[in-house]
Amino acid sequence: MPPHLIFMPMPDTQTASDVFYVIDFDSTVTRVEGLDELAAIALEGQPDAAEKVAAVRRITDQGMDGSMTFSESLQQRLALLSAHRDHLTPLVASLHGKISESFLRNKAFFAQHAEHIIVISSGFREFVAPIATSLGVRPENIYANEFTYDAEGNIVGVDQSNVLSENNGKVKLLNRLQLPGKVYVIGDGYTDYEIRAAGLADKFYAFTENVQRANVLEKADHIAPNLEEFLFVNKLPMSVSYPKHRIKVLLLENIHKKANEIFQTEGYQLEVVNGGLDEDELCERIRDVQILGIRSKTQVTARVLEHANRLMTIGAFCIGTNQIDLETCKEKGVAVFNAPYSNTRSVVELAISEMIALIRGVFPKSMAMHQGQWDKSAKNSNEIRGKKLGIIGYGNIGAQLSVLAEAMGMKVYFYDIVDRLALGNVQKCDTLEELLRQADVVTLHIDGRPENKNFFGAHEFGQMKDGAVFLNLARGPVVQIPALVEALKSGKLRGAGVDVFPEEPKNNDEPFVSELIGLHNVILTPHVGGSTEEAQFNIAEFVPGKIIDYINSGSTFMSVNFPNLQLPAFGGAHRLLHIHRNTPGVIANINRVLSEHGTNIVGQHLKTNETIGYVITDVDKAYDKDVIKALKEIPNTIKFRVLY
Ligand SMILES: NC(=O)c1ccc[n+]([C@@H]2O[C@H](COP(=O)([O-])OP(=O)(O)OC[C@H]3O[C@@H](n4cnc5c(N)ncnc54)[C@H](O)[C@@H]3O)[C@@H](O)[C@H]2O)c1
Ligand SMILES: O=C(O)[C@H](O)COP(=O)(O)O
Repeated sequence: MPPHLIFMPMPDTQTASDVFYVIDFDSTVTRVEGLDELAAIALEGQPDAAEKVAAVRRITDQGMDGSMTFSESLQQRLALLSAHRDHLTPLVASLHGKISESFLRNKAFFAQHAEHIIVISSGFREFVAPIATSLGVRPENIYANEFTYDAEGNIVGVDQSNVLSENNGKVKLLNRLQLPGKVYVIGDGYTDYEIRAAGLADKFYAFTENVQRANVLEKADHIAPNLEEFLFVNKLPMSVSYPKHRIKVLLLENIHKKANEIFQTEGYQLEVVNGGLDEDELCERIRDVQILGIRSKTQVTARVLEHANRLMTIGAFCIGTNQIDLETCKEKGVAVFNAPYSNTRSVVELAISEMIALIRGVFPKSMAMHQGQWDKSAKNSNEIRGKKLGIIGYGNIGAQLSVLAEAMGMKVYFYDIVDRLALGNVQKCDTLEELLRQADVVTLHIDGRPENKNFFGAHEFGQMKDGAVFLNLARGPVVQIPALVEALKSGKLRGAGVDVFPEEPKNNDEPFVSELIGLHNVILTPHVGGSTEEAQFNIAEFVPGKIIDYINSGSTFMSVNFPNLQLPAFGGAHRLLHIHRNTPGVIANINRVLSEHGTNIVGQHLKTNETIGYVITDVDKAYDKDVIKALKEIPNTIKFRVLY
């Protein structure tokens, strides 16, 4: 046995671990296979390069999935390569740019466990060593094949005396190494699994960051989508406090696929449900979810939240958040975000189009035409120019609507329960009645807070002008439908546009049922005020952005239920996020714990609302488990998390 094959562990001051980490190289340490890359470099410019590179890749795969013996695959590839010693320098340069991302992120692991990290590769030392040592692997812990060359420097073969050039080379090598401890193998190929199959490893981790081979996955003790997963399950140091791929996102109600892309790019696990879920279904599905994405339909009740054991944040991919029990979310430390502006314009455009259609009688005329009736007449057809528009709820939608309506020559009035700046020549009404008595068109843009349930009924319709038009694009439960039906049937109202309903179907397969069906000059739309391509795309970009900021930096900027804190990431520090009930003494306790553990605070920000406090603390010293435990045990703590 060559002397370098006897493994001699050096005294290790960093760790007392007796585990040896055997790491494959190609498609594990690097995103690519070294020989495939060499083929591309060596054959560049040759007429049959593309076919030969493809052939090399095919043979590589056959060698890796076990369908061709390793030595056969190696010989065939070398024959196709026509490579020269001079190709190795560009190869190494190229591989430096193709190191697996999770390996690059976790150089600390290599530094701390250098003693016990061994790279065993069927690839070639000429390119394996420069890359592996750049991560911190010791040269003496790298085992790989070596090329043989002719007098001109052409690569002509493999050093046959190296055990790794043989079939089952990795197994034979491990047998010789006699590693004095447990052996965990990380790799993407069948030859890596064979070490475990031969009884020479205690665990085999199939590494899938770059490739997935079904026959390897099925043999694995554990599947590691990246190095963090391996480090996490083995409680080893890593660059993040929690691997991102373990963060599970559940998206409901046909959220635009842009959101899927963003969450996937961030590395989260994604589950998508096209329609909504009822309470029982959601209770079941939410158990291990950290991020929930919904639109206006899904009711996130206290009962649902009881089942949400791991929930960190909810994204309402819409404006309204009345469907979410925000108080319970606060008590449970769940931050809620929405998209307060992304569909505003879409609602405004629909409202404008409906008021024109209703005042002009477009809808009944069109219905008649579809039944073959030609009714050319100006009766009950008016312009909106000069008409009075009454906007109830002068928030983002109401205010934007007022600007467009004024531009079209309407006289605009608004009523709101809070003071709002009147834009342009818009007139504020002090009472709802004042608005209702004079408006030709009344449009609702209030939110769906519980107090607004049944807000508009017979009394309010009675105060409206005869022959006025009514719009509800806000929330279904705020209008009493029987009263609206009565106002329409009696002729009190000329027409109505209704986009939202007290009872809405859960998905497109369920029927729509309402007393409004079939009424004259009533435009019914299936809650599509915000459903335009533009709005849905914008929402799908906006909400994940807020959620990812919260997960990555702790920022709660624009959260609808959390105190808003926004801080840039602080290099060189560790960030501790503490959510607690808003009672005196919590911050003092946090600082006492940190001081008792000799931890220096480099930045601290606290914000509270009436229920909870949120404090972000940056500390400059690596924290230990005891500090974390002590911080979690502080009375009135709701949630505690460490960022990095
Ligand atoms: N149809 C749709 O698809 C669709 C799309 C987007 C928004 N919406 C609904 O529209 C609502 C308004 O959106 P926004 O972005 O303008 O919200 P916003 O919060 O900016 O404005 C709501 C305004 O209504 C006022 N208000 C609340 N209750 C009131 C009451 N009883 N009387 C008078 N004023 C009252 C508030 O003070 C606020 O100024 C949303 O909450 C949502 O429910 C529907
Ligand atoms: O609150 C909203 O933004 C609207 O009601 C739109 O909701 P949706 O996304 O469920 O259509």
